[in-house]
Amino acid sequence: MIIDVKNVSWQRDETTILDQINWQVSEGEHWCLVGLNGSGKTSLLKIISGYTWPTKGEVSVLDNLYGTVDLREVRKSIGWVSTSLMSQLHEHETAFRVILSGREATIGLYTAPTVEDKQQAQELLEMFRCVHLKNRPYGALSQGERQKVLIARALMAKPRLLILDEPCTGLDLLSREQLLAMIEQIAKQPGGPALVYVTHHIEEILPCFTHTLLLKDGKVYQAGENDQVLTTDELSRFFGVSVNIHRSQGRSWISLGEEAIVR
Ligand SMILES: Nc1ncnc2c1ncn2[C@@H]1O[C@H](COP(=O)(O)OP(=O)(O)OP(=O)(O)O)[C@@H](O)[C@H]1O
Repeated sequence: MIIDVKNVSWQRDETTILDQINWQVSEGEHWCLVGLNGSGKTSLLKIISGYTWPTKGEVSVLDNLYGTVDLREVRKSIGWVSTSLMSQLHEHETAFRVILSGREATIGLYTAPTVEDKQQAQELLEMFRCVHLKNRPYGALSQGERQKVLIARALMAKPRLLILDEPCTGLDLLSREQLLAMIEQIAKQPGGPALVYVTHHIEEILPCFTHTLLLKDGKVYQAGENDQVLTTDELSRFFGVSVNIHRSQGRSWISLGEEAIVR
């Protein structure tokens, strides 16, 4: 089992932020996590990565039951790419060195990379068609290029679980599609990590994602296979507004229902 969250609740200052969450991710599945702002997505991911301890419930990741294992060891198998990570990295470092730093998940490179490390980083650059970015300072990269480099950096540690936290934020249409194509490639790679993809946008849910969890007000609103979850009825109830779902290219495209459009 990749993720096994049982009856997890998290309270802060008498407010229940996560309420009896149950979520199981099995080997071979790739999940999307969808929720409105403040629904508890980041809080749940922090619990899964062992940075926050739940008030109640049981968490097991990659068959490691939290509370019985060294979390630092478990975290080595979990990659997490987020915008907060993006702002922590050193702008003057080259893209190549940023990718190499993923080996030990450090901000900056503190030990000399081995020949194998360099080869792996080069392969990642090639796989994601980013070789031309190799020697550019990270600070000079576009938002889309930075995201690609960050994902390549996370893959350096060969994680078994990779969390992609709203990677398409701030990307134009073409950059978004290029990044999504890269994510699809990771999902299809034999022996690659299980993906958890966080988004506000239904149309970013690629065909390679098998399941979706809808989180609302700290509760699991719905979780299951995409065919069951990404329906007009389910999503209209979830967003609290009438929406239409149109399927094309294996993806679901959402628009507001006629009666919901504010004119
Ligand atoms: N350390 C904390 N102390 C108190 N409240 C917190 C803490 N962390 C998160 N919250 C609150 O919990 C709620 C859920 O926050 P969280 O960041 O998990 O939501 P989110 O779904 O990731 O939102 P977004 O999509 O905006 O990133 C918010 O109301 C937030 O203010």
